[in-house]
Amino acid sequence: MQLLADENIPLLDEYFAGFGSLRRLPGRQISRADLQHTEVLLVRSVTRVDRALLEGTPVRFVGTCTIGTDHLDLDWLASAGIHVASAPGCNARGVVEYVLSCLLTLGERTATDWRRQRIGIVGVGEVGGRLYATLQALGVDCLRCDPLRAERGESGFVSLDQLIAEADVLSLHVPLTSSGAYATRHLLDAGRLAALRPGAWLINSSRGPVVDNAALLACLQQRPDLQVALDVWEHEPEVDPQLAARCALATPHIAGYSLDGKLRGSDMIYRALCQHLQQPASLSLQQLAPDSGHTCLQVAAGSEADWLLARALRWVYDVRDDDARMRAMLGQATEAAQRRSGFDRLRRDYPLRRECAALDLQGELPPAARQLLRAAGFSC
Ligand SMILES: NC(=O)C1=CN([C@@H]2O[C@H](COP(=O)(O)OP(=O)(O)OC[C@H]3O[C@@H](n4cnc5c(N)ncnc54)[C@H](O)[C@@H]3O)[C@@H](O)[C@H]2O)C=CC1
Ligand SMILES: O=C(O)C(=O)[C@H](O)COP(=O)(O)O
Repeated sequence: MQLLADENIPLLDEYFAGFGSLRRLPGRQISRADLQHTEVLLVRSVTRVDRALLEGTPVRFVGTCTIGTDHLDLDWLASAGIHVASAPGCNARGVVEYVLSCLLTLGERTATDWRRQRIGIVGVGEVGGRLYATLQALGVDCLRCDPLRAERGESGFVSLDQLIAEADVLSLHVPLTSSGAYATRHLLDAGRLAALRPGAWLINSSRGPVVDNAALLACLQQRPDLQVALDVWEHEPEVDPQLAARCALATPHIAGYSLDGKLRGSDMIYRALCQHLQQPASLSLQQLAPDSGHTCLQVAAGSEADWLLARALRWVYDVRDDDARMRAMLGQATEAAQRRSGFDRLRRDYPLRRECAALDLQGELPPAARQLLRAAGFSC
């Protein structure tokens, strides 16, 4: 059997070489010509998988080691009888930690206690649901908008317009969809951006086109009071440098890039392929995952709970580092092609990042601090 994989999938050899002959390519370069003898295609989010790529090829299994599936033409794949597997929730915790780091940073920069902000979560699935649970445990006031869940009879949701009118912070966690009653392409258009509260914070770590980027730039030119954190961009890997310059935080689609999240993605697709081929799954993440990066934070006696929470969150992940790398890249790139390759390079060479659960907190933890850290997701 022949397999072709995006070279950025971690543990490729460990998980997939046993199935047959495994080739790897940069995800954006995978073309129909590469697939003439390939039965299994393994991708991440940057390969558009549709009729134009697969028709006439022997591909019968497509696995994406990501949460998002907007790069797959699911209708066509189903009509062609091609089996599709994705990795729901694999890196959701990484995205939650990215959002917490944004909140911490924007709070510091605006001299605002982020835990007293009312946070509006748009899209309450794997990511939004975990974010809500974490914020609730931390005592933060939240509003939730998810009309699809509301339609299924679940309670506790508000409309997007109510959320925009009442929330101090908007955090977007919807899939990118272009049709249907709740399509999310340009969900935040010029009208909704204009309705944001004075001084509102907007965090987009879903997909770039969920926010109309041209309208956002025009809005920010009028309203410097808004604090915007963008991890995703409407025309990736292209980034509008003018928009990035006006964002409080600008990162290259790395919100979910924890090592743990990426490895879970590979593991989930390995299991899906085993199931598809009706083979037992003999490998496990525990067996294959490198233990590197397990870090340890020494807690000084008498540390105050809020201070310790901020320190621990920063220790695990500091969005300012990714923002600084992105701005340095944009500062050096004079042409669009350089920005595109710079964006992909930052993602390919991403530093090792572990999730909160992998951090050991050692030392004397006062009970209030322990409670707060556990609420945030630390195992202590
Ligand atoms: N920046 C990054 O690194 C990452 C980005 N993502 C993005 O985040 C998205 C969300 O991820 P999950 O929470 O795992 O997906 P999910 O499918 O578990 O949840 C999405 C939720 O959004 C809701 N929804 C759909 N349309 C909506 C609308 N118009 N208004 C409000 N809610 C709506 C759905 O009902 C669902 O509950 C992914 O589709 C992906 O595009 C995911 C992982 C990493
Ligand atoms: O899981 C998702 O959905 C994501 O957005 C991934 O973090 C994207 O990672 P790449 O596919 O771009 O490596």
